[in-house]
Amino acid sequence: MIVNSPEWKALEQLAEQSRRWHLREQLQNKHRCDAMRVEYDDIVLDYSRQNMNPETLQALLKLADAAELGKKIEAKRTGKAINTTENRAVLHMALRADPEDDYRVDNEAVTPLVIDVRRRIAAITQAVRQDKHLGVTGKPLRNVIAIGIGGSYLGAEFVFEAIRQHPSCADASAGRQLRFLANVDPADFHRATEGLNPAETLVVIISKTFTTTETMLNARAAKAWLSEALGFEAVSKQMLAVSTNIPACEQFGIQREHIFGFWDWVGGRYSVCSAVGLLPLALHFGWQNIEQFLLGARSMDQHFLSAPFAQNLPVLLGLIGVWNSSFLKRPVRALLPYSQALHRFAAHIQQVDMESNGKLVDRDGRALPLEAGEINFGEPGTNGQHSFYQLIHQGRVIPADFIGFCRPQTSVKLSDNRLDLHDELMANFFAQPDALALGKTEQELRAEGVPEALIPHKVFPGNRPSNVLLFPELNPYRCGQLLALYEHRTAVQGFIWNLNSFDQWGVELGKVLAQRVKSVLQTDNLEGSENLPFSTQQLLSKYRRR
Ligand SMILES: O=P(O)(O)OC[C@H]1O[C@H](O)[C@H](O)[C@@H](O)[C@@H]1O
Repeated sequence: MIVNSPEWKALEQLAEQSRRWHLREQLQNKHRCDAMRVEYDDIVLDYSRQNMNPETLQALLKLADAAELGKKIEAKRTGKAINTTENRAVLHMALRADPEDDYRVDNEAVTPLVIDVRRRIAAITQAVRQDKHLGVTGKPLRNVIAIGIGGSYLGAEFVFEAIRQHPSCADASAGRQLRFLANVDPADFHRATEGLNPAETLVVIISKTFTTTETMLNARAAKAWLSEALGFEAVSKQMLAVSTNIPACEQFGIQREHIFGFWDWVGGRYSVCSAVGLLPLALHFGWQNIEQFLLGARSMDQHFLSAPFAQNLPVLLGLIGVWNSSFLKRPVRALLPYSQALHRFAAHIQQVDMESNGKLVDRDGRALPLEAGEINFGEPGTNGQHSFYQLIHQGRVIPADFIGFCRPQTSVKLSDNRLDLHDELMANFFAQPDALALGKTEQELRAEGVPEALIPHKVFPGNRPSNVLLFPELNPYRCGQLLALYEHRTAVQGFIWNLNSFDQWGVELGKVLAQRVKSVLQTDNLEGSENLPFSTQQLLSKYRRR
């Protein structure tokens, strides 16, 4: 086990030593800071505010070797069944392949399959957007409701929000609406359909399995919504599906030519570059924007596969994550994009990372001797500064990722202000990592004349770690890079911890128990509830008396 390796032990010692360092001193060392900043394709990662130094990185690179990181990445790239509990390859990189990229599963070339689905998406996108594919009443289809949950929803919503204000996307989507429907809460259905004319609306049902309860219930509700307004014909004309389960889509009433497939080697949370994300996003933003998004994701894949580990952004982020969580025992990570467009980024990364690495056992089924996985949360800055940053400044130590952009998507300039709103935003982006790292001492407070009684309350200990990721701008291409960067980061951590990041058995039990509760709720007198825990019985009878 990796925790017994000399490389792991060496890092434990370094972690002990690192408690004696303070970022206030470390940040004065220009050589150290230079060594802890890397750049790829105009994206800067500055990790000089981590509680580590270049020597720590060398030790982490040795750990990566001991964990056979290179071999595991290669096994992933070459389509080996690294998702061992489901005997599946993990090839979401193939979803953004160029035609010449040779990805294979069981020796079958999969790139042509990917390109074929892309071609079909581009074709229907064009037909809908040029008013050639019309609704059943002959009206142009301006709106899309994308129904799906978890991996069949979060990625697409994150990308939608991230790029919709970018000029090329805003122009391309003028007069159109894309809404998402995920939760089985009736309120979500009403929010998704509110104000939309069924005659102008396409419904896209997205589900890898096409069995997920929430999605199927919402799909049935949407089918009724369309057919009650427009007749049953609307289903075949205005409902599309994305799934690996083609027969189930057909059985639901979706025409074969309106079904867009993907494959079992694409995990749900890694599926935004398949038809799962591409179909709704292309219908809304046009194919060209979506092509840029794929190019961005591919560029990060190429970097991940080819850059030396010491300059490899996803590898560095993954190693830093392992350092913080396993060695410094800081299991939480804050994702702090200084971009309102990324307000759904943390929600997506929560699933990518926590569903992947929240595991109990290693790849061979042996109990993990450590708590793997990180707890991710976050909000855009500066909003977060006015809510929970207090805790990360003076309460718990929470490593943070600050993500910022040199150029804004849109600009607002005030006539009497030399800085525009984006500059104001970015001033905070540059200030916060330093505030966390440097802190404020008693002496400084005293020199400022702060009353003695208030000094303990106003001290900032500093030495709080963060990464700074600076991108040139947030356009579809950069959004693809950001997505792939975090996807690969998660894989790197899972590879180091030697667990299977690509299954998710932990979500099953709740689903089974919900079925049991459902069968109780279907009876008149909560029959069968005696088999449930006492407290659940009491709650159910309160609910029944509503
Ligand atoms: O795409 P679907 O088959 O509908 O699955 C939707 C989601 O549901 C599950 O419960 C899993 O935890 C997710 O990984 C998955 O993305």
